[in-house]
Amino acid sequence: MSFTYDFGQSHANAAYKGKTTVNTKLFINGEWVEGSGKTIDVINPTNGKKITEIQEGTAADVDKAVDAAEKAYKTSWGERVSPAERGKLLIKLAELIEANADELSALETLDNGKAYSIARGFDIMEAAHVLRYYGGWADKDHGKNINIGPGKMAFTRHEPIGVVGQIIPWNFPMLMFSWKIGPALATGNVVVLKPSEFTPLTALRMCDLIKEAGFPPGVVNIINGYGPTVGAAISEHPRIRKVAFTGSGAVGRQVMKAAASSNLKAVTLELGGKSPNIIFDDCDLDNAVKWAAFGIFLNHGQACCAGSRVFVQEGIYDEFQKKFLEHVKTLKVGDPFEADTFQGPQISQIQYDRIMGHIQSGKDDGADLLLGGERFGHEGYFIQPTVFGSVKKEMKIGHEEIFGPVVVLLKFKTTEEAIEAANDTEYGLASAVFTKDISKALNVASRIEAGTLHVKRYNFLTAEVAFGGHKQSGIGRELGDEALKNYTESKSVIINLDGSAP
Ligand SMILES: NC(=O)C1=CN([C@@H]2O[C@H](COP(=O)(O)OP(=O)(O)OC[C@H]3O[C@@H](n4cnc5c(N)ncnc54)[C@H](O)[C@@H]3O)[C@@H](O)[C@H]2O)C=CC1
Ligand code: BAL
Repeated sequence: MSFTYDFGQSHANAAYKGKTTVNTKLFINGEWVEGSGKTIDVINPTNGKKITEIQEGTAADVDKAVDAAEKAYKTSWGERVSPAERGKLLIKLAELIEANADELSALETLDNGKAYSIARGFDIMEAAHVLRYYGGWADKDHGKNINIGPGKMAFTRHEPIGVVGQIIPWNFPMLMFSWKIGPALATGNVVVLKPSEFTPLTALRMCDLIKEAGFPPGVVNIINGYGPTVGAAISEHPRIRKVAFTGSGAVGRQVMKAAASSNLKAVTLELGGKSPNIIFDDCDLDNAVKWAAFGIFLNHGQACCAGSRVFVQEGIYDEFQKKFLEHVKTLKVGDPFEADTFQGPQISQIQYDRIMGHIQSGKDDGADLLLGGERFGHEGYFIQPTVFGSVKKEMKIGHEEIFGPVVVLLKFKTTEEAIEAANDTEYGLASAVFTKDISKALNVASRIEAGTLHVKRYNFLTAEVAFGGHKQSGIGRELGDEALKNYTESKSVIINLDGSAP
């Protein structure tokens, strides 16, 4: 079961005019295998029509994948292969992504609705960057020697955990795939991964490239399916020793409970945000306006790190608001295959309805609707870029994650007031500060409760820099060398050098 899509024929404006063929079965032990017999429709968010259907996996398929992964771990991966060899394969996979970047970008755009120019310029190339980066780490994750005195020595080894489960969302399908498999494979683990049921296509296409790169069968296994079945089976599996999850806080809690009540597997969670972007009177206003818009409207607001609360100091508030609205009106919404489109559709009817519900609550609560607030166009799940002013924290749009193209502007007087308001949330993922005063920026940096603070920019996600949340935005860090810790067990080896008796 596979499907072929001809971009040249279906999208006159597509930069990529070729075809793609995606196998829509499950990928276990390096082979395409049948699922339960049931299928999941994959919907094009640009028009709401079915693109294709994929096979639905079950808990029994997760079992089969774990069997295959365990076998691979014991025979052809883990500590049976040199770290340098693991690194070589990851770098080969990065090269294959780059060689197929146009096709993968077009597929991501079709499945997710994100602008092709952004998929090509960021998502796909950054996924390759992440895999190359972790390929480089594979033979550099060293333990250490510890001096414990004469006649003895001690050292630590960083060993792989074994079979790891990974559950990813739909907002950055290829990127989240790379964030998950990169550090796991570099450190010698084997993977059972569930893509989002909304955006499975690039993960499935990646299976061909994983085979082509030369990874042994069973090292990466991909099980399509729904959260409460396949996702839950991964979280509660007794032979999966670690689970990494990205998605909603509600499901993150379920994953953690399942991990605790099964085999106490290690858990990392990358959850939501309501991130503050603090803009001081002394900033470069035009730059701040552009970065603030990029901070919220990138990926149609479907980013956990989106700068969705923009705090503007009172001296420039009116001018900022005027320039911000003018700039947002220039961001093109529409067909994601058009070269100059910035914002495409939301991922699904469910997300569209959720976001429109938030917008309605903002209107009902008396916030000033300054821009947008309605459907864009006549088909698909497009929403106009929406800006609310005069928002109070107590309003639902002032404190709940919206995960859509909706931003709230809030006025502040003093630095203290801005920091207090910015931290007045259970989230703590990202943040930003715009000021020309470096001391002020560093003061804010040290006091903001968030995993990332940008100074004079927004949304910088790169392989080298750790990413993750304080408070209820998550547990653990992805990216950078910090992610390697998620996938290794440290073993202390203590040696009696002279063999003396106790
Ligand atoms: N942190 C992030 O990057 C993301 C955050 N979200 C947040 O979540 C909200 C809802 O979006 P959803 O698609 O419903 O997110 P979700 O949390 O339901 O889905 C994320 C992943 O978890 C899986 N999943 C669902 N139920 C599960 C379960 N019981 N056990 C294990 N896995 C399960 C899904 O199949 C998907 O692969 C969004 O509005 C947004 O606020 C959503 C996607 C990504
Ligand atoms: N989930 C990782 C990147 C983001 O959504 O902002």
